[in-house]
Amino acid sequence: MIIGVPKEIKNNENRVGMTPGGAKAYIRKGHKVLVETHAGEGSGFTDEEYKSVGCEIYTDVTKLFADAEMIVKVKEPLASEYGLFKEGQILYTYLHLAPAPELTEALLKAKVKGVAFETVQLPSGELPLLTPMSEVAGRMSIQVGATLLQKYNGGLGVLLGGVPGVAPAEVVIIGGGKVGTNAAKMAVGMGARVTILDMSLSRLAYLDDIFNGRVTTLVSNEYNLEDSAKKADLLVGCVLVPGSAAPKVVSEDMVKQMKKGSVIVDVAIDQGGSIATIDRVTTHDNPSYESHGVVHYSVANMPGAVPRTSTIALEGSTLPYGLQLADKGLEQAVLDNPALMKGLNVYEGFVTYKGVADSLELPYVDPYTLIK
Ligand SMILES: NC(=O)C1=CN([C@@H]2O[C@H](COP(=O)(O)OP(=O)(O)OC[C@H]3O[C@@H](n4cnc5c(N)ncnc54)[C@H](O)[C@@H]3O)[C@@H](O)[C@H]2O)C=CC1
Ligand SMILES: CC(=O)C(=O)O
Repeated sequence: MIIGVPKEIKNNENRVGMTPGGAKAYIRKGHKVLVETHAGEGSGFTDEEYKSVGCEIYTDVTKLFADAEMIVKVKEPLASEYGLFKEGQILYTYLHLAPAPELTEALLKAKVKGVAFETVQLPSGELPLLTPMSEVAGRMSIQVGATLLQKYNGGLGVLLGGVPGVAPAEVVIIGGGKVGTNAAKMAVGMGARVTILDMSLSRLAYLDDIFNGRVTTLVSNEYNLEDSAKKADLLVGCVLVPGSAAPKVVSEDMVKQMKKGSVIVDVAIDQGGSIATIDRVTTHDNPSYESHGVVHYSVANMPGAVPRTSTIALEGSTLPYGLQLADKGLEQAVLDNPALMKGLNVYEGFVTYKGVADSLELPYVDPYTLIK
């Protein structure tokens, strides 16, 4: 198969969909890899390194899309890329379609076969291609939050860990999954007081066990959410209903009751955001804004800020599934691997993921009726 790797164009997105090591794995299996010039530079991989393992370097991204049968990316296509796809092309990347009607429409119109990293799902419920970036974003959420709490960034002017004689900051994490657990690890490590809210009692029990009394766990209900938001110096939003638009767990009224200068980091922004007052996606260039006296941060590609770590971590998970797509072709690969079938969000003009169809009020088509 001919595989194309374009340079990412989202604001400050320095990850790349394939490293030279990954390219070597595809090429060893007889595939051809086309890489846009400078695509890997932000992650520390030069054109020379790609060439040395047998990749072809393209200067013209339009030609790269035209020549490739499968595109391997990191972030969802932006408007300037919509016109580059061709019918039947496999697109293997993060898509986050539930809050993105225009992108969904563009992919349906182009009749691409879109496999979204974030909905590939194992029978256990685990999301193996989301996990590595959730680990990065969870850890980053605390360092970002700690920075925004500094006075000159609009924050309260408190140090997460406090100092002897002064109480530490209160960190509230809503959603105790992969992001939440990694956020808690960092916050506990920095000496903050940490509360985690989740709907799942078994998840709270697990967190209670692994943190061994270092965090408070609370059931996520309206009373606990309101009470926790009032106390929070830093609030991290990281709930997920796979593939669907994020539920708004913190209302505008709750935000109004938060301390002036407290900070919200809404990691769930890539699924539309989990806090009612998050009304925009921000970028690494200009990552925060103020609303009701509270600093809001809503960058949808947080791991893009640490691209070397993130690219290598991401490829560790995406490569085995990418090789299945390339070796067998999309149809056989998804029939053989139900986890990969769960990743199929759009297929030749149809929405094939229920959460996306429901969120966008579009018709859903069971992919097994299209691919047999
Ligand atoms: N902004 C960014 O750069 C990045 C964003 N993300 C996003 O972070 C979000 C969280 O991802 P993960 O932690 O991997 O998901 P996860 O599936 O591991 O955890 C989500 C947790 O939310 C809980 N939950 C669901 N609804 C809830 C509610 N109403 N109240 C309380 N808890 C609720 C679930 O029980 C689960 O424990 C996703 O939207 C993901 O795409 C991930 C990486 C980077
Ligand atoms: C998960 C995601 O969207 C990201 O890593 O950018």
